[in-house]
Amino acid sequence: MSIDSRPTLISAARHFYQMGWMVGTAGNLSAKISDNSFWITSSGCPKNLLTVDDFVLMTLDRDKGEFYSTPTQSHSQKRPSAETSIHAAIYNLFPDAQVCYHVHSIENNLVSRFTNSDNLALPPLEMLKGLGVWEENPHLTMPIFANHLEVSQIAEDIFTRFKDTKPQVPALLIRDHGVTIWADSLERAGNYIEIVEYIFRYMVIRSKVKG
Ligand SMILES: CSC[C@@H](O)[C@@H](O)C(=O)COP(=O)(O)O
Ligand SMILES: [Zn+2]
Repeated sequence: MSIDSRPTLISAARHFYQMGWMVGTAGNLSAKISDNSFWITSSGCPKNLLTVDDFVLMTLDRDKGEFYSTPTQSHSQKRPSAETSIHAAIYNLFPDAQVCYHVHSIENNLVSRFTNSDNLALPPLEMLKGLGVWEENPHLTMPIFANHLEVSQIAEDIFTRFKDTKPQVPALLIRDHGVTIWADSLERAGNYIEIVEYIFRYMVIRSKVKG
């Protein structure tokens, strides 16, 4: 991505904060700037007040699957998001992914408990077309991962599972924690977060209507 993506990430974070999806410093956003580098929000920042200095430039070693803060960066006093390993795993798994967003909402936490399995069945809503699914009455699932204290363990679980089996939608849930989506553009990433959150809201309301 040749343009500076940080202003768009700042607006996206403010919007997600206002939606109640990034309260209390929750969540993290990243965007690639080249094949092997990406901006990511620094750890512990209030997401409604981000500035361009609240990002850390990371380098990704695709061969080794490793990543590290770019040392020449003037923002190096900032720590990258504690969940950088998850973003790095996504970029290593999906070469087309340019952007990766992670948010915490009440609904995404609730639906992660709708099943004990590691796949959440999604309702066959028209909105799935917005995630690139063009099927009549689609029966899809979203992968769920356990929320380990060690974030590197979550990233490893994601890498191991998706290396062999690609998910049906560009999104995953971490149980009792949040959702992560990835996309090939900033605009699409914003749409994907809104769509998955719409689906989660639908599922929560439907569960109440059904009783
Ligand atoms: C409200 S604390 C949430 C964090 O533990 C984490 O899950 C999170 O999403 C934000 O971590 P961060 O290191 O600021 O990117
Ligand atoms: Zn999180």
